[in-house]
Amino acid sequence: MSGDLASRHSYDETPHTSRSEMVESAEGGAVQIVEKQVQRRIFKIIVIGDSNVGKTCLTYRFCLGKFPDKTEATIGVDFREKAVHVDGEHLKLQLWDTAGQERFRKSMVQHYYRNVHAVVFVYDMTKMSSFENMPQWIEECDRHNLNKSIPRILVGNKCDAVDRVAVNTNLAQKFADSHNMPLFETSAKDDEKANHVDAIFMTVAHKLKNSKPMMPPHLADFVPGEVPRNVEYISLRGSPHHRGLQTAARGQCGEKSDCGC
Ligand SMILES: Nc1nc2c(ncn2[C@@H]2O[C@H](COP(=O)(O)OP(=O)(O)OP(=O)(O)O)[C@@H](O)[C@H]2O)c(=O)[nH]1
Repeated sequence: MSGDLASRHSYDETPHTSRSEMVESAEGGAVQIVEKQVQRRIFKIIVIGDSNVGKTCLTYRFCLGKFPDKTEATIGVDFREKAVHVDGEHLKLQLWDTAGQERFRKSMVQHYYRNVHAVVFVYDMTKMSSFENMPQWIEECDRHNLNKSIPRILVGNKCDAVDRVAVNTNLAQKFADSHNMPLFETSAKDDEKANHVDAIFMTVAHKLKNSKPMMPPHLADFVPGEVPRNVEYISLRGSPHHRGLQTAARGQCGEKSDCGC
C-alpha cells in the first residue's frame, strides 16, 4: 500500500478515494481548465433480509438504474458502488448486497458487519414470513455489535405486486416505529418507482453525510471488481451484471436453487 494511503489513515482514519476532476477556473477573466484532486468519503451500507426479497434488484436499480434482466441467488456478498452528491459533497456509497440464504452467508457474516455505516433491512411485501423474520435480522446486527446509532432503514419491496401484498402497511409502520427506523414501501421492478428507490438510498446518504466514516485501510481501499484484502470468499468470476459475485442458478420454478424443484 502506498505511503500516501498510510498518511491518509494516520490523519483521521477516514477512508477517501481521490480522483482527478477537470474543472473550469476563471482567472483574470480567462477560463482555464485545471486538474483538481477530489477526495471522496466512502460509506459502507449493508443490505440484509431473507433470500428472494429483492436485495440484489434494489441495489442494482439504484446503482445501474434498471431492473436486472435475470437474478440469481447471491453467494457470500456482492458489491456495488455509487457516487452521490449531497449538499456540496461527493460521497461514495458502497453497497454490500448480502446473501439471504444461510448456507451462502455463514462463512462471510463477520465480514458483512465490520465497519458498517448504515443498514438497509429488506422484506418482501408479498411474503409475510420475510417480514416476520425481521427481528432475527436485527438480532444478528446486535450480535455483531453494530453501533446502535448508525442509520437503519426498513424497506418493504415488491409493492408493484398489488394483488399479492401480504404485509399490511400499518403493521410494518408499527414495527419500524418500535425500532426507530423509517419505513419505505417500494418496488425495484416498477420503472415508475425508480426515483423512489433512489430517494431511499439518498435518505441514507443524507443521514451519513454528517457522520465520519471509520474504516481500516484494507476496506477503505476497496475497488469494485477487486477483492478487498482479508475477504476470502468473494469470487470475481461474475457476469458483467454481477461483478464480484458468485451466484447459484434458480430452479425451474424460478425460485432459487434451494427450493428443491
Ligand atoms: N414483482 C417484483 N419482483 C421483484 C422485485 N424485486 C425483485 N423481484 C424478484 O424477486 C426475486 C428475487 O430477487 P433478488 O434481488 O435476487 O433477491 P435477493 O434478496 O437478492 O435474494 P438472495 O440473493 O437469495 O438473498 C427475483 O425473481 C426478482 O425478479 C420487485 O420489486 N417486484
